[in-house]
Amino acid sequence: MSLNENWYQTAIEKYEINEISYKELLSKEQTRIGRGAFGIIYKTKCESIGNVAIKEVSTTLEDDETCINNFINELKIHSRIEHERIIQFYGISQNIDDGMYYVVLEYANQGNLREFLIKKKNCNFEWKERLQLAVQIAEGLLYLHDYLNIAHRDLVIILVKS
Ligand SMILES: Nc1ncnc2c1ncn2[C@@H]1O[C@H](COP(=O)(O)OP(=O)(O)OP(=O)(O)O)[C@@H](O)[C@H]1O
Repeated sequence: MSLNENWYQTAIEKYEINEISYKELLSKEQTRIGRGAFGIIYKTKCESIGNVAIKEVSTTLEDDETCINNFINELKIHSRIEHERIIQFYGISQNIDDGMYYVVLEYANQGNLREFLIKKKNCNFEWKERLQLAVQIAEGLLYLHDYLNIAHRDLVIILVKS
């Protein structure tokens, strides 16, 4: 099977990327939270996980083999990562009814760093908290660099408050 024929099946069968049944992603509860390079990002609920973020994967991906290879490679790398400072990758999913594909990720309940800093502008943003954030970001990067030998060239900081 060539990658172009069906990247989704290739990712699952050849590269052992986890598949999450779309039935698990309760579509009624989907709310839009952002826009990424490949499409819209929603918050939804997954029956077996709880709150998750799902990223649409544009179907134009099908037309470009380099793009598909890069994308699958990113999925493979992400599926090896398990660290409290890095958003967890859970798998990929397909809505057969409308032909949409999704990447399923841990939901970051505090949004991205830019929005967080804008909110904080008018409130107290203690140096202690700033330092904590910086250290946590560095911990995530250290894990990628030192343990997995990955240089992250497109860092997006999103925040999870537990
Ligand atoms: N897991 C998540 N939890 C909560 N919000 C998220 C999550 N992922 C993305 N977002 C929101 O969507 C915005 C865009 O996401 P992001 O930059 O990751 O998309 P992208 O361009 O597809 O990223 P990349 O191609 O680098 O993986 C973020 O700034 C954030 O507000």
